[in-house]
Amino acid sequence: MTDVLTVRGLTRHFGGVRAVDDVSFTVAEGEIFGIIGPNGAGKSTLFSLIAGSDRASTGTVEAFGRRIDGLTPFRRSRLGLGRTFQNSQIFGESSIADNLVIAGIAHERRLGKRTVKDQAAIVLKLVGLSDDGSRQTMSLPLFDQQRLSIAMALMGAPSILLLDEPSGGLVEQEVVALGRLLDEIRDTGVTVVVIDHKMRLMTTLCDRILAMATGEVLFEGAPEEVVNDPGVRTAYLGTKEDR
Ligand SMILES: Nc1ncnc2c1ncn2[C@@H]1O[C@H](COP(=O)(O)OP(=O)(O)OP(=O)(O)O)[C@@H](O)[C@H]1O
Repeated sequence: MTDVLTVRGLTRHFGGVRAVDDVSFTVAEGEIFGIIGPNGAGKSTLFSLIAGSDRASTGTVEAFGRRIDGLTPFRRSRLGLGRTFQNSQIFGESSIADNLVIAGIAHERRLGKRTVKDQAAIVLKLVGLSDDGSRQTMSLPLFDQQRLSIAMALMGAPSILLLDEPSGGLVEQEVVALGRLLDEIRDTGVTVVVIDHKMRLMTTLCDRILAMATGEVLFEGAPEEVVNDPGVRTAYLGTKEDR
């Protein structure tokens, strides 16, 4: 399998805090790759370094067969890196469809012959919001907000999708539905890299999981290996709203 994302020796210091400390891993095309770790482990910082909204102190990021760590977030997204945020970036006073168009316009050239409207219809169907385009986003229930955030990230037809805690605040049935959605997204050919705390979701969904604590990699492997690793268990399991 082809590797689509390679992180080597990635390090980010904030003063004396080593938020990300010499992290290396590789993600293969078509994988769902999970990242877990307790609060403050460095997961969101790692995503920011990959997506380009923050710069590493040292280390490299390669995607699509080239170094991308010197590029702006916009250039990275144009190459095919999509991202959702922990706090969604939805524009409150417009409709779901308007939000998708805004998200799509910047990426028109990744859509080939498809128009932004075509792409919006495709992603709305995929996330299960086909009948909801005209709804205002102001008071959307949380699961709809999460699905809209994912839909917005998909407007750029990404090859790699980075998801930061998509299950945040969801109830159990919604978490199950989210898992199915992420599987479907992968089935469309998108490589998924997901940060989340919900262990049942992560162990059923992910092909491989990277566990972090205090900026460092504790363990990387298949879900059953990760949850049985003594270091991971001590640092993380059972310490959060994680079942
Ligand atoms: N801009 C910043 N300035 C200073 N310190 C920061 C900054 N961003 C993150 N940190 C610190 O870096 C460490 C890692 O934070 P990060 O948000 O990446 O962790 P996380 O694993 O995503 O946590 P959570 O699960 O709570 O989102 C923490 O100690 C945090 O306080």
